[in-house]
Amino acid sequence: MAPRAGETHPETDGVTGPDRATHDGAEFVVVANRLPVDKEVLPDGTVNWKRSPGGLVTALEPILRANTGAWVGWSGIPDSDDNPDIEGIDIHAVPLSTQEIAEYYEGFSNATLWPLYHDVIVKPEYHREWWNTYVEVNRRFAEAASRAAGDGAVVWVQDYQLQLVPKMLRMLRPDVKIGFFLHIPFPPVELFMQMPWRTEIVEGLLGADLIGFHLPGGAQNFLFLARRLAGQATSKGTVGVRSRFGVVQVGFRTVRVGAFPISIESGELDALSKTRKIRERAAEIRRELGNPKTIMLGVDRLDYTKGIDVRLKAISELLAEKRLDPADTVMLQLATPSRERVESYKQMRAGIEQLVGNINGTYASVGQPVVQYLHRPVPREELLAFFVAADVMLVTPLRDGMNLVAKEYVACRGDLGGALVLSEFTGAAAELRSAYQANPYDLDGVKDAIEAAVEQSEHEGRRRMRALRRQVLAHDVAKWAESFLGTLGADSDTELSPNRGVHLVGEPE
Ligand SMILES: O=P(O)(O)OC[C@H]1O[C@H](O[C@H]2O[C@H](CO)[C@@H](O)[C@H](O)[C@H]2O)[C@H](O)[C@@H](O)[C@@H]1O
Ligand SMILES: Cc1cn([C@@H]2O[C@H](COP(=O)(O)OP(=O)(O)O)[C@@H](O)[C@H]2O)c(=O)[nH]c1=O
Repeated sequence: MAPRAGETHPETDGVTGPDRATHDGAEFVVVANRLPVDKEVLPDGTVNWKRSPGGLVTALEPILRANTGAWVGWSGIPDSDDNPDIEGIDIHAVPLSTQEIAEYYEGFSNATLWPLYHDVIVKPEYHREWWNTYVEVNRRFAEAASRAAGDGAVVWVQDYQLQLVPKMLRMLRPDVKIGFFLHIPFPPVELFMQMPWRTEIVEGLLGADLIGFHLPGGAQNFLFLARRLAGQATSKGTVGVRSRFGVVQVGFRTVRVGAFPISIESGELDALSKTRKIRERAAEIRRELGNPKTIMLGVDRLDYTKGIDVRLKAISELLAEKRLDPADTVMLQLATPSRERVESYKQMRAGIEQLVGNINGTYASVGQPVVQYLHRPVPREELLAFFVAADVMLVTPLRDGMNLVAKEYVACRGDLGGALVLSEFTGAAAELRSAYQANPYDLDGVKDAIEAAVEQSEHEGRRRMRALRRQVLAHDVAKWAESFLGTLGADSDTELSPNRGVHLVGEPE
């Protein structure tokens, strides 16, 4: 479906033309829905800035610190244009009104795109008003990015909330290099086709010079849609990991499409987790939990994609079948509050809290709950101690772009202890092959994986953890950024041999 002549483009119609003046901004700009810190106004009016939730900030903050540059994003509360002071990062807050938060963030981003891109685990809602606000807010982010970027800057746009920004920004600032990275899965073609504004989204992304996904499958899906919906010629070979990039020819521009699995600061976590402070705190956590034989751990934003219910159901059945003993098992679930005003999140929270209550009601003794559930964010240092303390880490999402928690657990197990149970439907599963992997829709399979992890021999545990650590320590977040930004910076015709002479489908051979 090629765009028709004379067609209007509401997603860029209000964007002003290219600005030809010279610009004094940053050489490197990250544009993300959230700033790295969230603003909190305490009851006495004092302002407090705390770390924003989620893996995107975990991954990007160290990159920006290492590169010095600007970060364009929202502060997490309505109508605030305060720019917090963060050493080494020039912050540009984009204020959002209460209505924009409801329609752009909670609505189109998290009740339309999020479920659509996560296998429609809940039904995506399509509302024209939400889309209009999404277009308007993307326009404001593009304008803010345009103001923050110096001449010829590299601008790195992040994630599903800002898919129209690359095209809008290109119209404003043809001089900048634009990268886009999607942190969540890019859906199968059949699901993406539900989206009423599918062509606008594909064209929005094609404003970038390089579009990155965690996995080759996402890149492949996007290439198909660029051909089908935007009518562009695309390469047809298989996309590799950090190699064999796909190509879309958009007029005279070449857009590259690739897979760049994100990671963590593995070396730093490895070192921190070995410090006396963390090891002592881990021992203390074990004591606080009553020194059980097995501590199982879950660490997630409270999101229906994370499969918290899956692991709780599996544990409940294992207890019922006496394959787990409540006297020597503790399951600790840390759940950061997330998107609490979105209806599907409210329902999921109620369901999970009921499951926790049912398990404890049936299997706990006085003063000794089987499941301990904390519904609050846990500071990073404390989290590392939990990783060191846990015998079995449960990561069971129904779908997840990557899941950094799985990699963090591995990075913190320099003692080669512990075991990782990992859903096949996380991005991390492609790299962490030595985990106890399971299909989260197959409850018996999940139970078997948990049981095997609990009962593994020391030798088997060390063998698996050694292999996992080799992968995580060799591919850290700096490598991720280097491979993405290196590809973005390289000239597509001369420096990247994988693209040379590529045959494009949709043009004569
Ligand atoms: O900003 P929120 O609405 O509070 O959500 C937090 C972040 O959640 C998502 O994180 C994703 O990025 C991780 C790093 O690439 C990845 O490991 C994980 O699988 C994703 O779910 C979201 O994509 C971010 O935009 C949010 O900031
Ligand atoms: C629950 C919890 C988490 N963190 C940190 O947040 C990120 C989560 O990243 P991941 O890719 O696993 O998933 P999402 O981005 O949320 O979808 C990870 O770095 C955790 O260590 C945290 O700091 N505190 C918490 O309570």
